[in-house]
Amino acid sequence: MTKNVPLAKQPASGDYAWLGAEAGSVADHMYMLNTEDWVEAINSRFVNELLNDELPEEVLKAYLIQDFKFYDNGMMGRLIKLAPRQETKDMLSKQAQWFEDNETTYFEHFIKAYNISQQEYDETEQTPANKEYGEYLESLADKGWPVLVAAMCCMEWVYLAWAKRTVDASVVQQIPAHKGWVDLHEGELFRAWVGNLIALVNEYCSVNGPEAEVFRTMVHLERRFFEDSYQLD
Ligand SMILES: Cc1ncc(C[n+]2csc(CCO)c2C)c(N)n1
Repeated sequence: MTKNVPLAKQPASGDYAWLGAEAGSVADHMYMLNTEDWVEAINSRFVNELLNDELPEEVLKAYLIQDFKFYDNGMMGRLIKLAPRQETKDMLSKQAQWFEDNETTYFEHFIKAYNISQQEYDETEQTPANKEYGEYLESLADKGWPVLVAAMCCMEWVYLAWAKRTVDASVVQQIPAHKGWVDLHEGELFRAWVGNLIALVNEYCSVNGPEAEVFRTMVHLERRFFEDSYQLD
């Protein structure tokens, strides 16, 4: 029987102290900048239906196409290039390899399993939010390390936050594509990854710098990306 995964609560300062975003830290401040869009994103219809195994297959397929197109956004490469310390470059490279081995494999597997042809993939236009999001990330390319760190942290933290809902509720999805998408964004390794990004935000970002606006904008784009899953013909 499908259980209803509870909605995430309104964000509060200190929620992610356990991952390094202590109340009053730069990362915590970023987290609290745009709580309306944050909640709407992680409690979106798409996430609810995925976590409750009630997502129409057509919506899942459309999302998989959209997100695979989004996923190759060049952010990891830019971060690795700009990282100020070798140990940070190594951490990022290791994570990039993990994504290649796990997330890329997920997309390839399920795109095949749901009979999405190369032609359908190629001919599907990006949704407005996806296009805008990709262009926005492109526009950040030359804005420097702190901005890129804030952007990556936001993008991954939002994903951890929606996936955490089901882990907190001890609900395991029965549909492999749903469980697989959760498993890619929750668990020891993904938490450590987001924790590393939070630490970098605390070290390099400023609440008064352009990074804060980037974080705020990205949360909004994440919300719209999910919403666009339902505006496909
Ligand atoms: C809309 C959207 N936002 C965030 C993620 C999470 N995410 C973004 S890039 C990446 C891997 C590194 O390139 C991961 C896990 C997603 N999949 N789709």
